[in-house]
Amino acid sequence: MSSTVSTTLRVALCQVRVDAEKRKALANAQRWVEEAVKQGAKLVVLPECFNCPYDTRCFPTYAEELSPVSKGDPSTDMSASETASLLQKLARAHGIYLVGGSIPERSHSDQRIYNTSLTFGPRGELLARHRKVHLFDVDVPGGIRFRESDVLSAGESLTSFALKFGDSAIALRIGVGICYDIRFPEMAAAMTRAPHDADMLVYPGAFNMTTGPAHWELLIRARALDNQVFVCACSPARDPHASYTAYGHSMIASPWGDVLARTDEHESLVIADVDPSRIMHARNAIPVRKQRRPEVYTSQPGF
Ligand SMILES: NC(=O)CCC(=O)C(=O)O
Repeated sequence: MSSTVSTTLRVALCQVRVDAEKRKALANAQRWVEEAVKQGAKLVVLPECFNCPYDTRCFPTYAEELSPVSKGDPSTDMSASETASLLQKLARAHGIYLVGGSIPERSHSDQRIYNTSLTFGPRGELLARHRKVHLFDVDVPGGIRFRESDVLSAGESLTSFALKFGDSAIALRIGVGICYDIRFPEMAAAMTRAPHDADMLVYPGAFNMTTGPAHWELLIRARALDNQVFVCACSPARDPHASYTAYGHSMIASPWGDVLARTDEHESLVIADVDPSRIMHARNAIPVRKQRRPEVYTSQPGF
């Protein structure tokens, strides 16, 4: 009898609507994660601030404290945070890897607020906690003005985790960034080199109607192409009545820089079967990772 071992990973991005009432936002996220599971996804991603309007006035009131973080332990008690315990419950119940978008997190040690992404594994174990490293402080005349740093503090480290299913040939390392983090090529490059060695970068994000049409796809494909990795970027669905209008257009790009799956601005799932062999195919064909000349670039004044 021949057994079939899966050589691809089904990934789903849940482009959910964010209700201002947290209870409804969480119930909606749960519904979409469960739909992704029904469609066979093993890695499921939620968007930035999926439990809170993306608005600096809301972050302090929606912020949740996490239990002291104990990575890799399936029995870690997440009950201090309503959102974290839901994510843990969903990952465990469905045996999936769940990159739980991001949430405003209040640090129990210093009461600062962070924009934080939690990832849970199939046993409900906390695998990663990423605090957004680059805060979104911009002022585009006639477009968008936003200052996350009015209320948020920045994270200080890079984040990655290992994904492996016993019954498949898939073993991937996944790096996590949040939204504006995608604009920093050095961060993506660092996540795709040792010790992180990410094969896929996942960015829960919420671009807007000024920078979304101009830069969202370009950045996703650029980070994929220049690091020869998969890139998943998951936005909330567009809500024209929200104080910040998300662009939507969640998408998955391949190590060749093409778009494997995408959506428009509406609530929806973006699903792709990711084939990790495409990474080595791209890297063998165009070996820029071996050909880079850091000694030339770093000798330049101003580098
Ligand atoms: N939530 C964010 O970080 C927004 C980033 C963004 O829109 C951009 O243009 O960058």
